[in-house]
Amino acid sequence: MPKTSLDKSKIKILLLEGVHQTAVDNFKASGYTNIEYHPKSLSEADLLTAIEDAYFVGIRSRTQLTEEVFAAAKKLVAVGCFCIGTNQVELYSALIRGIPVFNAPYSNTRSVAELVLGEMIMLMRGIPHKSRECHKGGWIKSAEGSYEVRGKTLGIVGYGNIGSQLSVLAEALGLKVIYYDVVTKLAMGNAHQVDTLDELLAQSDVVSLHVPELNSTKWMIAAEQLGKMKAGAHLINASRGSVVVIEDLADVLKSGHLAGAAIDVFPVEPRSNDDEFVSPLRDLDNVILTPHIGGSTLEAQENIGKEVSEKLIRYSDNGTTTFAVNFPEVALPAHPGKHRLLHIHENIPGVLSEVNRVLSENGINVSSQYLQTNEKVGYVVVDVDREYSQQALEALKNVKGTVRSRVLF
Ligand SMILES: NC(=O)C1=CN([C@@H]2O[C@H](COP(=O)(O)OP(=O)(O)OC[C@H]3O[C@@H](n4cnc5c(N)ncnc54)[C@H](O)[C@@H]3O)[C@@H](O)[C@H]2O)C=CC1
Ligand SMILES: O=C(O)C(=O)COP(=O)(O)O
Repeated sequence: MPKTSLDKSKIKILLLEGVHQTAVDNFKASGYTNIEYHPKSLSEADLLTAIEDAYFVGIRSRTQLTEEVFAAAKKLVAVGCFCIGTNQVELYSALIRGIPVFNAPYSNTRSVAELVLGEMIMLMRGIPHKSRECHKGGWIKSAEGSYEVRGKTLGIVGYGNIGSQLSVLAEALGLKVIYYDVVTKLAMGNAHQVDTLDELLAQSDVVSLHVPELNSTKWMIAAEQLGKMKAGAHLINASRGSVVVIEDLADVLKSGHLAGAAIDVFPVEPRSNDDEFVSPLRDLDNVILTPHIGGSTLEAQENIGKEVSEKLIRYSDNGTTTFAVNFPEVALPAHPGKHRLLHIHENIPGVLSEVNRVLSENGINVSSQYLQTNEKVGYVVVDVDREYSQQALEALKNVKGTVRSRVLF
């Protein structure tokens, strides 16, 4: 089992929001036994306290890692988002402190696509309303307003990992698929990319949103866009709550312009299952409301637990940053018999030559060296003979522009 310069039992790992047990098992199997596990997200004040002495933190979509939180997290080495979205993390604050952020870009994509597919059928048959009536003792046996999905047009906004999977599943049911994306994307099957969002809104019987939260996607579906959708169409949002102006959606549902909606994500979501869910959509019976569970299947959570914990363990044990979302990516081989120095520095001219000058002046023989930079930060990894590593580490700490450095055995 690889060792770190710090005793692994002292490396506190803070896991929040009930990340799957596979993550805990993985950490323990790799020797990381100091795990603080919370089944829910923490309040801001509790988070600031809990993260103070944590080396790794694992979160899902709820926990906000802000500049203030990073400023308090003096020992933090890396962040694991046990989900796809990383909008809840101030990535720049992490980067300038030399903290890579990892996520799980694929593991829950199928779960979201399946949910959307099911909701599409339920909406087109008017099931939310009919089901609610049955529960109340009513009986609406009628074909009025009920349609097959076959032959209808599904418009997908954001044709990434989820959008493109949904496209394939929907075509198998006989839907015609069009999509809008800011990037030219290879069409799956017979799907067709349209040039503008307006074009997509005007043609679709169901619009499904699969964009990340970005400045450019914030409130991208408001009254104007909803007004451009076909009369009687449906909207599905399992992306982020900030993509749709929820009050405007409530208005077009009440006016009858849209026939229905399925919404999984909200501008404001309860912090835990014990808090009340408040939304202008709550009393509309043509709306399927779900509590941000698009990616919440046991299969997805188990895989995410494995995937993200593996990325954190690899970074901790070996220094590899492949697939970090904010950080220079370096894929590193094992370093048997050597000590590995990790040096994270500001990307300013002269740091690398200074690193090499310092090593050479101290008579330290470098057996391998790896480097990657992004606009703000450089990450250099140096393997040296074990008897020199402490001396080399001390020398590197004094290089101008150093953000942090550590040694792996
Ligand atoms: N409800 C839930 O539980 C879950 C929600 N999500 C959300 O779904 C989002 C999408 O996930 P993936 O498909 O895996 O992401 P992805 O990154 O693979 O795809 C996103 C696509 O959106 C496109 N895009 C970006 N800005 C756009 C714009 N302004 N207009 C049109 N297209 C734009 C991108 O080019 C990309 O093709 C995630 O970022 C996350 O926020 C993800 C998993 C579970
Ligand atoms: O993967 C994502 O981006 C999600 O939205 C899922 O978030 P969750 O882990 O269910 O809080």
